[in-house]
Amino acid sequence: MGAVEEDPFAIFLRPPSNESVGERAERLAQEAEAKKISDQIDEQLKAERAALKKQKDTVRVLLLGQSESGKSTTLKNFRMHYARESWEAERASWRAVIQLNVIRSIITIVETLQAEVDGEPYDAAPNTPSTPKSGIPSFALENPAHDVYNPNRSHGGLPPNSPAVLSVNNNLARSSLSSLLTSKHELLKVRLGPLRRVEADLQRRLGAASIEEHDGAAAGHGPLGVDIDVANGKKLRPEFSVRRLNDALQNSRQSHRGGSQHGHGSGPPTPGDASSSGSPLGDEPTEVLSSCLDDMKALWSDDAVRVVLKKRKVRLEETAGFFLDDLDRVVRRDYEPTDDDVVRARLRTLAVQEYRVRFEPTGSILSGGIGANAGKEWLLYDVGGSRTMRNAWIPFFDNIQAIIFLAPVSCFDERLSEDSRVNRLEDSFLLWRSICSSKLLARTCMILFLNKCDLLRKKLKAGVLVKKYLPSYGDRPNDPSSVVKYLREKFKEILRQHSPEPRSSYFYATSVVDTKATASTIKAVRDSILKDYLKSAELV
Ligand SMILES: Nc1nc2c(ncn2[C@@H]2O[C@H](COP(=O)(O)OP(=O)(O)OP(=O)(O)O)[C@@H](O)[C@H]2O)c(=O)[nH]1
Ligand SMILES: [Mg+2]
Repeated sequence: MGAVEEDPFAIFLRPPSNESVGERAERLAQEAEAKKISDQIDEQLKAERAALKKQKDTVRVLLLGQSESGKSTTLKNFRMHYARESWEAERASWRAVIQLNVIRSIITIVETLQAEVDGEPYDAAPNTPSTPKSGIPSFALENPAHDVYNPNRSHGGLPPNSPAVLSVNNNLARSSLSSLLTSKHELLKVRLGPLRRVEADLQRRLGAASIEEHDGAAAGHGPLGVDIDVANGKKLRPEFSVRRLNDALQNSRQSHRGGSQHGHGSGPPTPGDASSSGSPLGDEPTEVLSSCLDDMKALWSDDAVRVVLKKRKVRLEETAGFFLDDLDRVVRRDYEPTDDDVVRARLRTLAVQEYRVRFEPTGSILSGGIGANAGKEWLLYDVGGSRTMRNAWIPFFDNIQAIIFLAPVSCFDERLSEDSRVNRLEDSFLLWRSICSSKLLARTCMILFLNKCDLLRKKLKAGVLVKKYLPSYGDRPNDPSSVVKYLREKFKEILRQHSPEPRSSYFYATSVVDTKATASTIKAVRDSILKDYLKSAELV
């Protein structure tokens, strides 16, 4: 090659030959500005590309199911292993929730004793559905498989709240055990009185999440909220906010820091703060609970109390946030919640909460050639499961890889807290059917957790008969594995019948408070979701 030829565009780029010093300075300034803008645009494009890639690489998973089904508990299991840092940072804040859980259990006992003394009638079978009080529609099930007790259908025999049955119950109630309750119990009640004030204080700090919904709150709400037509794919305006559980926990810390009204003067149980491990001075709830420890233990271990609770079918051990067997430990001034305590603590979810977890590569699963980061980062969405909150779910149905649906299997004889006319199992079936039939979710992988198997085991061992509440169960054995198998088939059948197109699905029997067993389930779930995710990413 000969001499380098001149760039044909050089003529346009070359400064004019008669350029003055001032003009040159101005030109150079303009060129520098143009370069700056061009660099900024490049940076912006690069960031947008990276964000888009990250978004594509992120797996989105939605946790669904009725209230108290175990969604947040499942999420806690994920976070405990795969978002350890934020989990640790939050741990100490759960003490306030556990304190509130303890107080609630004690108040339940006191109120049950009072009802006995007052001779209040009680529902001899409190977990059977009762007769509707108003004209709210019941949910007629097309599928004969869903034959859980529906008060609007004839099941033969007397409805549980029929006058005849109530009269028998009232007679039972009149044969009151109140004679067992002595001045000792009256004294315990008085001495435990300050817990009411602490309950109000903790509720104020933790906000609405700490208050369970009352019966009737869901009047006019169907299985998927009101005024929605998920099956037809109509979308709702997203009238919700993504909020973190941390808001509630943070509130607790902040108001605590602002100084207790009752002025014990110590700092709050802030994560990482020395006071979180229990300052010698403590705070008001801690102080009051500590001073009530002996009385709470005396109440919980009292034989007459146990007899009354049993008669009134108050099974505290099976209720959310049960810590009465751990009083010595959780009421200590230097108490720090363990992983298991946090998992068992009950704080209901409001709105929709978003959590990020990160999986490190596991063997071949993540080396699918899609991209080094594909599938490592997951966004988990936890929602409030009450019928009053299900409207807020719909905007999250877009772009979801998998749904983990929690269906508690122990609840065949229970009713929704927000609407006591609705049997919990029936609600789960209806909700599952709505989710399965949603066109927005047609391609979403469905994972069903048949949850609370531990409680099912206890309930069946106590002699509760499934067929009494689920007539189609017939004469199958009344044991946990037969019941789980039967319910799994029912859920599978609904999925098959109502999914708009064939889809991946996985079914697990779980007790998500068992963190060890759940760790293996989560690994299996993770691998299944990732396999599906990578398959669909390859197809795109
Ligand atoms: N024994 C037992 N308790 C469980 C199980 N799963 C959840 N729980 C308890 O049930 C209570 C409710 O669980 P959550 O995870 O808060 O329920 P949720 O579905 O998030 O409820 P909402 O936030 O109201 O929608 C908690 O106290 C849990 O510890 C289980 O498998 N066995
Ligand atoms: Mg929750």
